[in-house]
Amino acid sequence: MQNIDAYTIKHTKIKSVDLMEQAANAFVSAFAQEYDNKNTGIVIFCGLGNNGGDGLAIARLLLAKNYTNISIFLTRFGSKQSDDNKENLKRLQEMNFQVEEINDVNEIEIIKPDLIIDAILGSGLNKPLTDQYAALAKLINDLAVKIIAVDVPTGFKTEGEILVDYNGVKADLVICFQRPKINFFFPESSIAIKRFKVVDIGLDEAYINTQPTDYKLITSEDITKLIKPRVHFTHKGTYGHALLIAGNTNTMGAALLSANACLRAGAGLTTVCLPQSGLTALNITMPEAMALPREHVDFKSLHKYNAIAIGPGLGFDDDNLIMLKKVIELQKPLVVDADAITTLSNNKNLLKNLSPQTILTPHVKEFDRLFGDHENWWQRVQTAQTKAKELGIVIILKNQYTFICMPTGEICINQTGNPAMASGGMGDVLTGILVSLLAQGHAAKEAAILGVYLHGKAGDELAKDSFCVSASQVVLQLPKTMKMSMD
Ligand SMILES: NC(=O)C1=CN([C@@H]2O[C@H](COP(=O)(O)OP(=O)(O)OC[C@H]3O[C@@H](n4cnc5c(N)ncnc54)[C@H](O)[C@@H]3O)[C@@H](O)[C@H]2O)[C@@H](O)CC1
Ligand SMILES: Nc1ncnc2c1ncn2[C@@H]1O[C@H](COP(=O)(O)OP(=O)(O)O)[C@@H](O)[C@H]1O
Ligand SMILES: [K+]
Repeated sequence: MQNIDAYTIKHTKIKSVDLMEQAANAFVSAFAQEYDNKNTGIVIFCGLGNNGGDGLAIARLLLAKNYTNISIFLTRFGSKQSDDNKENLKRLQEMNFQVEEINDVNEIEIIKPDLIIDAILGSGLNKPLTDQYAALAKLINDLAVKIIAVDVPTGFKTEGEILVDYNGVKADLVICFQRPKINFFFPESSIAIKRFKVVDIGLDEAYINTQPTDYKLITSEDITKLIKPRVHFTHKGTYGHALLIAGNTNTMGAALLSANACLRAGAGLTTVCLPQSGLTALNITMPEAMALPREHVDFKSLHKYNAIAIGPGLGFDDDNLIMLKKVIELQKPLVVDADAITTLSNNKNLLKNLSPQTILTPHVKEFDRLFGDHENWWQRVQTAQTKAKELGIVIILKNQYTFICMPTGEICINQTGNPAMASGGMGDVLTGILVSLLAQGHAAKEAAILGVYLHGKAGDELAKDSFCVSASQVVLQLPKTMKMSMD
């Protein structure tokens, strides 16, 4: 971000203090949407760097918006004060507003406010908090009031492993500038962040997009470009034939959910390879789908399918390993999920044979089973990136924010989806969507981006007025979500 600031300042001829003003303005607009009561008791803690400078500018802008109940503390714990911080302190003092300057946490006397704005340290953090900073973070957290952080909670590292003994500010909301920080997407961030909002501060977007980075956020514009419209004179043959190898005696539902998702994501034809015992259920619930009883599979016949998915509710019968090996040998576009991932974990030599159009869809446990235990998500995502490159496949590491690791080393982060979706069968639905998209001719990379986004988006639409969302509901919502995402 620092080089992007520098570029924007140089090329748009904006002064850094004006960029700070834009950032403060963007913060205040977002803040006012959440807290519109002008009598809210607000305490703002500012440091001496640019994050503190933002805090001072925010204080002035809030005062101008008639927020009257504001106290400001400037923490002089270091000696270096940034120029823009000095300038904003001056501007505030020129308004005859009293800024309380403190050299030691023990000097702070505050009456419990309604909320605290944390502008002590931002992205400039270069080591864990110690001494005065740690004591101040504790004091703030112990007040047990709402905390809104400017850009980053003080003490929160924006990139790299998040420490388990985090001692920084624990924010209810982070209003962050221009782009979320990569560490916001790891579950361990929940120790410091309940929620974040990203605001545009006017940095040069075109330039940001030219910056080399491994991470890319998936946007709705990406999806609009990727969805293929249904075209006149097309027929079922146009949209591919998907084969789903799934289901077992006690987990037939996984096969049904997956197959239904495959149909509803638009595959021309869907065949389900399931045990004989599941045929009645399939025929009754999904007359559109065809069946291939698992007891009588002629492997030569599998060539005709455009894409194959294996794993949901598959179980661990002896034949499943043979099935997995045969399917890999076909070198077709392939999704390997659930029990088939566990089977791969026990037969890691198969990994190197996966076709370049393969997508693996592990959740955290399946991922660690496959690639070894990880202490944290930072490490896990690094491994996913390395393995996707090494094996030349796409790895979808599923979570609240799903990481899609490409063979090129690129990591696409998906932000759709929500905790209302945290229930069984949700991953089976994703697999059905993915194989459907592969069968329709999308490359693995595209199918992964589209599938993960649409799956989460359907869940988001349902969660607007529902406490929880079931996998079957997501399946039903899918065609609407796809239609709406086209423009
Ligand atoms: N494009 C952007 O991202 C913009 C960023 N701005 C603000 O600038 C912030 C970054 O500002 P700075 O680079 O001045 O950094 P900070 O304000 O985060 O920190 C400044 C100082 O803290 C010291 N420090 C770091 N870690 C410490 C620790 N653990 N204990 C004690 N001292 C520590 C540093 O040596 C530095 O002197 C952002 O978070 C944001 O709030 C905005 O003003 C404008 C635009
Ligand atoms: N809190 C959440 N926010 C967003 N997505 C979620 C959340 N919980 C679950 N999901 C999504 O639901 C799916 C769950 O997959 P998985 O654990 O394999 O489910 P199952 O094995 O029950 O089918 C993943 O795609 C995941 O991203
Ligand atoms: K902060």
